[in-house]
Amino acid sequence: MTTNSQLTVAVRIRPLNDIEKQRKSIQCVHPLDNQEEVHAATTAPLMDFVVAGYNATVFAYGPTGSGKTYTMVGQEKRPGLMMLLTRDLYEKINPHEFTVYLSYLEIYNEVIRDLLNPNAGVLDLLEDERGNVQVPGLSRVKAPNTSRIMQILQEGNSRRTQEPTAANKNSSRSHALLQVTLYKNSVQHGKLFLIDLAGSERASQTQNRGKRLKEGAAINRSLLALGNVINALSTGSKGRYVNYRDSKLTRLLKDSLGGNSKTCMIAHVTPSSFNYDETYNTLVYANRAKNITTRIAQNRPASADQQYVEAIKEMQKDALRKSNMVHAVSSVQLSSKDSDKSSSTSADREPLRPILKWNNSVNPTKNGPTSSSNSGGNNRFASLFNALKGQYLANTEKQHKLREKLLKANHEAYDVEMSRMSKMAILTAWEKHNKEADEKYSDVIERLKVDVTDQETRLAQLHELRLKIEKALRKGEEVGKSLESRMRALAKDPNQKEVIDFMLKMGQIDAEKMAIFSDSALQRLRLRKQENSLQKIQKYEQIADKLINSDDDGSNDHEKDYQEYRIFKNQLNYHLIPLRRDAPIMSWNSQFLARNQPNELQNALDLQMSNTFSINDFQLEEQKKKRKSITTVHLPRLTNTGAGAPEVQSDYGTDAPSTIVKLPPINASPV
Ligand SMILES: Nc1ncnc2c1ncn2[C@@H]1O[C@H](COP(=O)(O)OP(=O)(O)OP(=O)(O)O)[C@@H](O)[C@H]1O
Repeated sequence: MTTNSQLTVAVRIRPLNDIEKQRKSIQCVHPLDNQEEVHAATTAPLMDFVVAGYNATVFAYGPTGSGKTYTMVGQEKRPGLMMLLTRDLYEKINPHEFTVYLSYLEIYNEVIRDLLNPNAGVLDLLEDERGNVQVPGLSRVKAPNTSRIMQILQEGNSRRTQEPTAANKNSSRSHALLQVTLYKNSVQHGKLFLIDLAGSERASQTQNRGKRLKEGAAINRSLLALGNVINALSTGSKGRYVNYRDSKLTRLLKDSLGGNSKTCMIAHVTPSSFNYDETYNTLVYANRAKNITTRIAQNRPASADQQYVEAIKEMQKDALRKSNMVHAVSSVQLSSKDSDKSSSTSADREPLRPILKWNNSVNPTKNGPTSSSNSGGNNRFASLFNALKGQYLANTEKQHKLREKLLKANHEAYDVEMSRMSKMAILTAWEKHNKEADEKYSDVIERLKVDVTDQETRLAQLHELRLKIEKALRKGEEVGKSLESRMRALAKDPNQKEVIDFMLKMGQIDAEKMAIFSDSALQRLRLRKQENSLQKIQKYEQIADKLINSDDDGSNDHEKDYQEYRIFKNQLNYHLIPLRRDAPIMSWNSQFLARNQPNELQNALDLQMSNTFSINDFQLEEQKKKRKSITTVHLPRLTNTGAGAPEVQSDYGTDAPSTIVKLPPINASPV
């Protein structure tokens, strides 16, 4: 069911603080409602939505020092909404029916970091073909009870970037996003986003300098993008253009503001007359946000897994019917046949024990499940089947996590390798053109060499990790196959067989989806590097145009432009490098899949193509032919690290040298 939902907006006013009181600030804003009542009417009802299978978002908005972190994160003795709402949610669900996972990230200076896994490095943000925003590699942690939730949140918060500023002695310098996801039958059911935004600040008022000033600029920039999105959405006019792409924050909030989420904004203001302007602006945005309407839909209609649920129900009914028969008709007979008399009557209450006993005495592959002559045997088949099914699903989940790890390692390896190749190209060209005499660049060259060595070490580690993950995946596949054949030997009716096929398909689809996702993540990374190069080249063209169109009267006015032009021209070779590399990349996940399940990969790639571009059959055939020539990039490539490294087989990594004056010039023509 899809319904329209208006954004809920609440305003929280913190008390005047000591500094404001000392400075004789006047309280110019007064609350009308009790804070608890506001919570009961705004954020509290969201939990029922999430349990019912919808997405919900709460975000705290407002200037620096107005109390956003106090509301969302809170303090040890006064936990904030992240803790309170997650706890509420936990109290509303049946823990045997649902599994709760937490993910926690921060966006600091436009860089995404995992607050629950500090080793994850810089994370990327990707959109799938349906526009769903994902952060590949973001860890998710099981939250089985409230004390574990508290512990996870404390760990995450301790890693968050906070610094003292003149406006707030514990100012959050990043946006923090906690994602609480509810899973039912291993399928995502509902999602709650809890967001503590960094506060907007006026440079004049915070007196920030250097790093703080740069952080402030990044914070303001992303909040400006958020303000623009709120403005565009609040007009409500059809066909309006909403630019989510201006910042990572707005891309991540896309669904919360303009998509499928029941959303509540808590605007924060201080009561102090010193912050009159910020308070006014915040209230203007809050007022606009009230007009935003989202369209909410249940994530998983009940019909989605109906086939599975019905098959399981049938099996349960069948097992129950047979077990009742056993008790009513032949309990004595059963116990006399059973070697362990003391436990025979508890067989149906504790399914695992009889399974193990039965397993020791009967070999299903030799006799076949139907060869058992009594209905107690049938019941045991059903119990064993269910136990094996549980093991199979747990194994599928484990395989999924391994594939996620492989994707993350591959992503990092690609980034590091591209950066390393780029640096190698610079070093090789430098040596070839014998520039040692130019002392000016010796520091840069030394630093590049150290970077390359560090990157090689990291690549070797990632290579090891890849081998380990692939080994574990192969083992998981063997376990899956053995469980499958045992289940097939036990499956007595079509429902059970259907359940096996269904579970098998689920595992295959997961592997295929992950391979496609991983391929496209790498393609996007490559495209980003190319975009970066294009920008540099455009800049070069602009400077050239400027010089061409200028009236050079011989004065020094143009010297700076000439200097900049010369530097760009010298470095044009570097910037052309990524543009020469446009072969599609096959990820480690795809390579693994191709080695293990060639047919499935073929189907997965076909699916990817038909989803990405809507093409006709003829075009699809053409693309299949073309795909035969896809280059498989085997990463990491640890060869060619010496002087004989290829000169221009390179690309820019995210940390490749970008400051124009730092790079040594290469005057050789592009190869
Ligand atoms: N409702 C409140 N009652 C009492 N104290 C509060 C309240 N709200 C905030 N404070 C106090 O005000 C100070 C600033 O609050 P907080 O750090 O939450 O602001 P913020 O909006 O998150 O700032 P920033 O954007 O710089 O991170 C803290 O010392 C906090 O304890």
